[in-house]
Amino acid sequence: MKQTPTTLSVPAPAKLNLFLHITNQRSDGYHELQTIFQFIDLSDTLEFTLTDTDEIRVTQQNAHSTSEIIEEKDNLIYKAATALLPYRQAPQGIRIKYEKRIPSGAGLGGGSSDAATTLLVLNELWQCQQSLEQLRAIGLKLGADVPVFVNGTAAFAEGVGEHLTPVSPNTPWYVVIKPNAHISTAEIFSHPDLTRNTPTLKISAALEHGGHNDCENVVRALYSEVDQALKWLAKFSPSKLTGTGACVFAEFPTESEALAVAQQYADSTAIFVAKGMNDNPAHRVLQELTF
Ligand SMILES: C[C@@](CO)(OP(=O)(O)O)[C@H](O)COP(=O)(O)OP(=O)(O)OC[C@H]1O[C@@H](n2ccc(N)nc2=O)[C@H](O)[C@@H]1O
Ligand SMILES: Nc1ncnc2c1ncn2[C@@H]1O[C@H](COP(=O)(O)OP(=O)(O)O)[C@@H](O)[C@H]1O
Repeated sequence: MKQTPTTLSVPAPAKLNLFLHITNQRSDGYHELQTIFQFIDLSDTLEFTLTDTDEIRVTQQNAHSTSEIIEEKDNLIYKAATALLPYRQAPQGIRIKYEKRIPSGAGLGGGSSDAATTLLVLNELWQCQQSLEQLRAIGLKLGADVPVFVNGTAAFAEGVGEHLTPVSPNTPWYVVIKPNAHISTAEIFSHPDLTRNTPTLKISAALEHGGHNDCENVVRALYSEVDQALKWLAKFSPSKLTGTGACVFAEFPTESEALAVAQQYADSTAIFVAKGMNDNPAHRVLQELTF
């Protein structure tokens, strides 16, 4: 049996919304959705080290490589660690260094995944003894996408993303384009032209036929870069938006077909190939350790 190392390195994968329907707007303004979340093998890496001080310290290892610098206390990693403090049984602080590879604010859920990995790891390191259900509830307060990463399996999600039914969609290769646009979720959800009453789907229909992304029309109209990326990708395979964007994706049966398409894109820094995954690799890493 393996022992827990002093420093623990754990991945935080990105997600795609394979479709996203908006079925209702609640009286508090929030929108009820139906979506399928699947993970992809593009991940941030979080490195956890217990310390003898009482502090939570969060630092980015590759700050130079991302356009957005996140203040420590605004970071979802810091917020997730703070949310677990009331349950901490171990008298130790934590230093978390993270390496970002998932573009931020891109509909790939990177911040949410970082938060979920933090909850899962600190629950063990700090002996918080919270069940997955309790961690999902803590995560939901940090963002609607956090519970699916905590749960750890691809899921059909309803409500604002908290009602999760595990599913196993196909795991193709994806080509993902990151158009040069930073889209605020709030801007899209408050837009008057947004489709807000798509009929609800049964889970079997969602798995068999999929669906479209109800945010796509509004995002395309506001951001020509997204519109152009969707059109370019659609020449090869049907293209879709993930979340509220800005990333768009299309599926391919093999890695070589996906790579052949990606190589034709003019800006090689704004396109990547990733494999669909139905399990969050953070869970696998934690299961291999003894706490
Ligand atoms: C739409 C999704 C699908 O995965 O995508 P992305 O953020 O990944 O693009 C998520 O549910 C996003 O959830 P979350 O990340 O929690 O949204 P936030 O940024 O906190 O939301 C910003 C604002 O958008 C509105 N909002 C958000 C989610 C929702 N289901 N209905 C809403 O009306 C609310 O006004 C909220 O204050
Ligand atoms: N660790 C983090 N990684 C990415 N974004 C973060 C993080 N902590 C806070 N944020 C904030 O959350 C916002 C949404 O990030 P993210 O979850 O990556 O995108 P999206 O919600 O579009 O999928 C970012 O614009 C950023 O300001």
